[in-house]
Amino acid sequence: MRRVSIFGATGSIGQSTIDLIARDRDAFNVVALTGGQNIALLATDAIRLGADLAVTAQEALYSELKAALSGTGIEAAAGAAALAEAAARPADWVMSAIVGAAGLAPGMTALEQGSTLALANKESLVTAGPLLMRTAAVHGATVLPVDSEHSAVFQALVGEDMAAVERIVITASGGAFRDWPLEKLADATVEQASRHPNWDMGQRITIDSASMFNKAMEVIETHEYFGVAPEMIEVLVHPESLVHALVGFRDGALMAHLGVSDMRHAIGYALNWPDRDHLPVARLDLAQIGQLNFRAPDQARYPALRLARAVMARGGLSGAVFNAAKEQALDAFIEKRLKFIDMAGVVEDTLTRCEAEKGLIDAEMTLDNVARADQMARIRAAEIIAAAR
Ligand SMILES: NC(=O)C1=CN([C@@H]2O[C@H](COP(=O)(O)OP(=O)(O)OC[C@H]3O[C@@H](n4cnc5c(N)ncnc54)[C@H](OP(=O)(O)O)[C@@H]3O)[C@@H](O)[C@H]2O)C=CC1
Ligand SMILES: CC(=O)[C@@H](O)[C@H](O)COP(=O)(O)O
Ligand SMILES: [Mn+2]
Repeated sequence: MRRVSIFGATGSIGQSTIDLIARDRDAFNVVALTGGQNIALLATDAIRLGADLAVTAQEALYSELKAALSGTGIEAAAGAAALAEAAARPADWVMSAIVGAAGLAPGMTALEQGSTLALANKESLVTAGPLLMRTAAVHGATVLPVDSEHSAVFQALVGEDMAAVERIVITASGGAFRDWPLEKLADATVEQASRHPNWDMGQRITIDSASMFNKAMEVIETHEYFGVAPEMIEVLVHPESLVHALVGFRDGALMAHLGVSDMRHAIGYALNWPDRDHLPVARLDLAQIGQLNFRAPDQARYPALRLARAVMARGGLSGAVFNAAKEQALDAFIEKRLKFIDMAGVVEDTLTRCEAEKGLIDAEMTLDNVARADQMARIRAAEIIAAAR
């Protein structure tokens, strides 16, 4: 039986992962499930899957979780230390599906145990890509991409020589406001930004899709995971979200990965890797679809893409600053303290201000220094947001 743990089990990716595992329950020994606020779902799934341990990141919710698991024999725990302890428990396969920078530390701990890390948490690569990949290499651990575009690229590269790769194209739906007139974006609401045209995802990544910060992070993710130069990475707007990525080779061939917009594709690929197994996803009927559309991203509409290029050019800990500023800006938008169109400006100004913090960006990439850059960026971003009101 394979030992599996799921970090972020109560979220969109976590639930899709549980759906696949629950269908083949006898094949898996569930070591740990983790969540945040949603204690009822965490406890229900821990009981359903017979997990050894359930952890909530929220210390204040410990008693609620303990009560929900009372009499089941499942251990309950809470807080950051408990998350770290869960990540240190031996597991063969670990799903990293916490949202935000909080996903980095448990993923690093899992890699230190030599676990295979199925990585949905793109923030890990944006904030500390070289550190994460180095940790995997040092401990003989494997990182498997779960983000749909990166899973698609990974699959298109099977059996290929990276030296023959000329370019990597990741597609973008264009988000909720793809066809809105630019001047209307100033009035975009949280509710409107939280409706993705194709994917059913958590609220934060859905809004990031609307602002194109999701794709900006994915460009950095591509750079860090596949080790390709920034200029080899392209973004292509594809409103249908059926072609997930394409890899161009030096002979001009372009290998595309297609599939329905269902994350169980990418999760299942990582779960069955290096094999392929049946997956309960709908099959694509191209004759019925008839037509697929593509266009270049409008740089004026999506300033986040330019910021991602600046971050890759700058290197060091600028990815941690970029991500933390984006998280602060997103919080402020969700809490109606910031306009949708002002998020990119907050991130850009935070990058500029953090550049002036002596030694911050150029500090050695360690977990402590990444956390320091993250904290400083959050402070600066909060100041910028407050000043903008
Ligand atoms: N959803 C998707 O289709 C895709 C998602 N991703 C990436 O996967 C990750 C997860 O996304 P998604 O599933 O949509 O997110 P959700 O918001 O749906 O779920 C997030 C999960 O993380 C938990 N969580 C939230 N904050 C914290 C914290 N501070 N510490 C520990 N746990 C926390 C939540 O707990 P609770 O809900 O109980 O509070 C929940 O289990 C993100 O990095 C996202 O970018 C990548 C590609 C596609
Ligand atoms: C499913 C997935 O991988 C998301 O990251 C998706 O890419 C979001 O859609 P956008 O293309 O709109 O960012
Ligand atoms: Mn994606």
